[in-house]
Amino acid sequence: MSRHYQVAGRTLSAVDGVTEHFPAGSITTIVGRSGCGKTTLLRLLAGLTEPSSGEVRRDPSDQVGVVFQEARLMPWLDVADNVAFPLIGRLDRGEVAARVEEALMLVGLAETRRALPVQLSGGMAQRVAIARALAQQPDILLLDEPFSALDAFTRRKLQRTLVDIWQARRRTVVLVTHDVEEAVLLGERVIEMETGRVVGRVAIDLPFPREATDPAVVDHRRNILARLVGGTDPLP
Ligand SMILES: Nc1ncnc2c1ncn2[C@@H]1O[C@H](COP(=O)(O)OP(=O)(O)OP(=O)(O)O)[C@@H](O)[C@H]1O
Repeated sequence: MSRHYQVAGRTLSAVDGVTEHFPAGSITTIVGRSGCGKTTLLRLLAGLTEPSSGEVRRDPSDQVGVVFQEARLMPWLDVADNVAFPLIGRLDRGEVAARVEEALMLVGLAETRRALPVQLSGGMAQRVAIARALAQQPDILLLDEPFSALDAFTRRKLQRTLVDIWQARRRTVVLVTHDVEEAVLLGERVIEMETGRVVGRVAIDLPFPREATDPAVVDHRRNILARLVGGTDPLP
């Protein structure tokens, strides 16, 4: 599958001949430097961008939930109503309320259900965005740098929350990140991308939850970094 763009009269391949299978119930991370095509690939998987060639194949009955880098909440709706919003009209009221409560519990925001987005910290807002996706009970959860705007403490906490939820539910999860450590902490498999192509795949055969200080995690991180940037500098 490929996605090309015409930029200033020339063709740019944001995603270039990617052929990837994401097994049902697996958690995969996609890592690469800024501009390598991660977001475009995730948008293709989500059906938000049309491929220039090739196709995305999945069970048509599968529900897809997407979490973006910014929470994208509706400022006039409180936390619970933001989470409920995509469900209104699709499910009866009782079911909507039950799903909202469950999703808010999972992200630890049950007590905050009546707050407005303006009253939330960045981490809380992002948890609302995750709850909104979870409440749709997606078969496939796609996350585009969902924690990158957060401080290190909140990021670690939400990474743990995501792993907990994945372990409890075993839905298909694909998470895009430029943070190699995050990719290793969260992925059963890490896909390495460079200029629109998949350049590597690494199985991370370590139990969850993983610790950043675990020597095996550090090793994987170092090896992936070495391949992607030819050194140990953090990716831009
Ligand atoms: N709508 C578009 N029109 C033109 N070019 C685009 C468009 N979307 C993406 N691109 C280009 O495709 C390439 C890949 O972009 P993409 O956003 O997928 O990368 P990324 O790896 O997600 O980067 P980042 O981590 O900075 O978000 C970039 O060169 C970008 O400029």
